Amino acid sequence: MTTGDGSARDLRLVDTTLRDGSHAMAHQFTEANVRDTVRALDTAGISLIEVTHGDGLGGSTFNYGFSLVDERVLIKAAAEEARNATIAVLLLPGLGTVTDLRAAADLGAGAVRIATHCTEADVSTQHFTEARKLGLETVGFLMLSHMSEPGALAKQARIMVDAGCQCVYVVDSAGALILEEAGDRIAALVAEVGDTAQVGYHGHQNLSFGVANSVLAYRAGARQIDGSLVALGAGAGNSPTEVLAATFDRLGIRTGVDADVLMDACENIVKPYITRLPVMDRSSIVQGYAGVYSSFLLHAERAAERYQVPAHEILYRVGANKYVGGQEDMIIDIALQLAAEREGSTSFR
Ligand SMILES: C[C@H](O)CC(=O)C(=O)O
Ligand SMILES: [Mn+2]
Repeated sequence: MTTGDGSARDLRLVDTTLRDGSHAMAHQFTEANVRDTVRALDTAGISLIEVTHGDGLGGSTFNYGFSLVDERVLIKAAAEEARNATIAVLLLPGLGTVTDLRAAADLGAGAVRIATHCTEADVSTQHFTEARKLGLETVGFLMLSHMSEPGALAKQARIMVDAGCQCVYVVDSAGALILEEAGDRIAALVAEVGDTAQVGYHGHQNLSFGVANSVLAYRAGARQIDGSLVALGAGAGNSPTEVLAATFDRLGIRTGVDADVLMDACENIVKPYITRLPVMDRSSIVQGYAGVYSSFLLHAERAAERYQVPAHEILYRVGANKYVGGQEDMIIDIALQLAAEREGSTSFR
């Protein structure tokens, strides 16, 4: 692998501050936030920068949360700022459309990451076909990967690759995978599709394994790994890009990324604009423990506040019911159930 300047690279670090971080920011990124962050990531040597609503193209809705600034404005701004990096967008089939994808490409996006639940890769095939026709780099996201065993996950990766996907990711949406659980899934995907496609890893810090899992993912054959500056992302956040860069550097694994420039960006650009620093608190730890989609965190906190029930109890039930992305409305349902149960139990006292 070589970087934009021709130097060799063992691993590509991909940054999703401006997409997964949108969840933590309740989708309130400004155009200036995006321009400043992209400039810094580009200077640091990050070659793929994801910019979209947290739930991908078309995500700005009542169900998922409205964006402050239209993502098309943000994508265009990002493309204008990037000198060497490619701008990627996220697309969840059924939410984002092929029309959205064409518009993103026209605005300067050069890559698309198409995300499905880990058992539903077949809903992505049309989108991969269209993306390749548009000349976009293609990446597949198998979300909530902890819900599938390695062999079954590898078969889903095969569906994406056969449809035109160039790199398939094990996406630990719940931050639930612990060490070998991540490494074994990567190894299974590499065995299945490694001759024609790359394999990637996207971690969340709910149980604090994002960085350790990323190292194991690299050792198992992953060649694209995601991070976010200051871990800005859903739940307890993503693997911090600056820590990944420093760690891989210490291990002698070449990323072509300057960890000092990233750390500078964390202190001087991202920390000043973020509204909350992702943290491993009771709710996000429960997300990792119970296998809950990380982007449910803010939805659960809001429902907890509104119906006066604990957010972590809502999240335990979401995990027990195995709800997946798109079922955000069930969080309200659970909060109402919990509130009714509490009401019932007090009337007995
Ligand atoms: C739409 C999700 O936020 C995609 C993702 O980053 C994940 O599943 O994790
Ligand atoms: Mn994520």
